[in-house]
Amino acid sequence: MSAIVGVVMGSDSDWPVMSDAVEALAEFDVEVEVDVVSAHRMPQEMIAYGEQAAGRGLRVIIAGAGGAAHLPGMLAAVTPLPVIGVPVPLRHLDGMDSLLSIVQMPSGVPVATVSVGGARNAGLLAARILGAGADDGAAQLREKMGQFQQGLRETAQAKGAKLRASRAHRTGFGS
Ligand SMILES: Nc1c(C(=O)O)ncn1[C@@H]1O[C@H](COP(=O)(O)O)[C@@H](O)[C@H]1O
Repeated sequence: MSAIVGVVMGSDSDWPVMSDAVEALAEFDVEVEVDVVSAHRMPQEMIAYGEQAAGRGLRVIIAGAGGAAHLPGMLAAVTPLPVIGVPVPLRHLDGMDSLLSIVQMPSGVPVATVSVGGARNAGLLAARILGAGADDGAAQLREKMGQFQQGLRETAQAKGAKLRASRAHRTGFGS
């Protein structure tokens, strides 16, 4: 099967963050492709990637970058596909710079921005976008997402039960 999600990043130094998106999509058996595409350093290739993405069969693009992170917005400018932007934190400014670069898009060119370093949520959001379709594959993804959400619920319930139990065992002053 060919890739339906493109996970791209401004540099291979973003991979430790961006690999979380790939892992999340693997949990949903979604085929991805991974590459380095930089708006600043390889603008012609970046434009070609965005322009050709839909025609090559991609349905969602996840783009991560740090610092002056123009990659997600520039890809959104040249593709009709949904683009999810991941602000990658660098050594200075804690990712606030990339967050603001990605999220503050002008009207007409949307980028769905996740939290700083939130590549896992980017992968999960891509799975939800694919799962919103009307075909059988989308229905299967929705089913899997429901199971995933049930797992989250059970984990949260177990945390509550553990906390309540630890409180119940306390005795004496301050309990
Ligand atoms: N923000 C961008 C873009 C872009 O937006 O086109 N291209 C590279 N970068 C970012 O530069 C940082 C440092 O890159 P290097 O580690 O290669 O020096 C990375 O976080 C990358 O995403």
